[in-house]
Amino acid sequence: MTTIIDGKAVAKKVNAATQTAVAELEQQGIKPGIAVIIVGEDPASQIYVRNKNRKATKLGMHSVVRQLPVTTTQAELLSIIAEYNSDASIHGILVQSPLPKQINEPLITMAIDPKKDVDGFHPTNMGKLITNFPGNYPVANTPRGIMTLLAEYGIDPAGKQAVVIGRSTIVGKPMAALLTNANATVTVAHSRTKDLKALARTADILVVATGIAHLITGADIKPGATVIDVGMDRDADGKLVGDVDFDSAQGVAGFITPVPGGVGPMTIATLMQTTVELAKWSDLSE
Ligand SMILES: NC(=O)C1=CN([C@@H]2O[C@H](COP(=O)(O)OP(=O)(O)OC[C@H]3O[C@@H](n4cnc5c(N)ncnc54)[C@H](OP(=O)(O)O)[C@@H]3O)[C@@H](O)[C@H]2O)C=CC1
Ligand SMILES: Nc1nc(=O)c2c([nH]1)NC[C@@H]1CN(c3ccc(C(=O)N[C@@H](CCC(=O)O)C(=O)O)cc3)C=[N+]21
Ligand SMILES: [Mg+2]
Repeated sequence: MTTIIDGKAVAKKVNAATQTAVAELEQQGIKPGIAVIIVGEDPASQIYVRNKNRKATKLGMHSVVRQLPVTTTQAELLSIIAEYNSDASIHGILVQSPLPKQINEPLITMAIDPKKDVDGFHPTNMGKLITNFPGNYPVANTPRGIMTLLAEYGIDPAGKQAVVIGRSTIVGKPMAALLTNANATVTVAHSRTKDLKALARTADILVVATGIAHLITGADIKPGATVIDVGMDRDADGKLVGDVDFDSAQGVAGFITPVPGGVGPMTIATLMQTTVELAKWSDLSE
């Protein structure tokens, strides 16, 4: 029997807690604020940004969307980041990926104040994650949301074999760090990995984040394994599908996240959670 992990339901729970936290902060005169900067007109990005803005507003936060033309220069983007870095009404800054070619993405990531780095991509915050540093700092929302899903379904990574397919800054690397910190034995796979499918079959927890539709099928899954599908891909008919072939995986996996309705809603909910935390932490003296 395969349990379908209901990301929408867990996201609802997380959002309810966020709403409460926003109300508490209001008592202290703080309204959590997020600024999302989007360069160009990538259609998928437009959808995500709209979803984030809607959710933030609904939860009672201050939300700013800054749409910039695809021709924006590195210097212009840096000056807009500097503006939000010194804007006390903004606690979280997110620069939507992908960025046009003239923009140096790592340098943009570095320019965001680590205390306002709502994606958790700044090397300071990534470094803290890797070293399992104590204290408060933002962690990449997609992998963090996945850890929330695992906890909600009583899946403890400790002692388990985890395989993460994908090594991006946004998903694969922070996912591997979180699972390692949670005492899983983690293998990270990527496009140069040999015999990927045999490796996938060793996983008790399999996280797939490649952007390749239906890369993993039921035959590549250990019976009873937990399968987390991060992919947001289009099939031949333009339908939204994941990196895992859901139909063949069902009946083999113990737990599986659907696309849509799995990891995606958790990413947004966790982003809102992180924004509120940044607002809270900004008020703590250190
Ligand atoms: N649901 C959500 O909230 C989110 C969904 N996504 C989705 O997740 C997917 C991955 O996103 P992201 O991490 O940003 O993507 P990237 O393109 O940055 O990274 C993809 C990774 O997959 C690896 N890869 C590519 N092809 C293969 C292959 N054939 N076999 C094994 N590994 C392969 C790449 O290897 P190499 O490093 O060697 O190139 C790379 O490490 C996309 O579909 C994206 O849309 C992303 C973020 C959030
Ligand atoms: N700096 C930055 N941070 C990000 O976190 C970031 C980014 N750039 N660039 C793009 C990816 C992708 N991403 C998603 C967000 C929401 C859904 C989402 O809401 N998905 C829903 C609905 C999908 C739909 O219906 O289209 C679902 O899976 O059910 C998916 C993917 C965040 N990303
Ligand atoms: Mg999903």
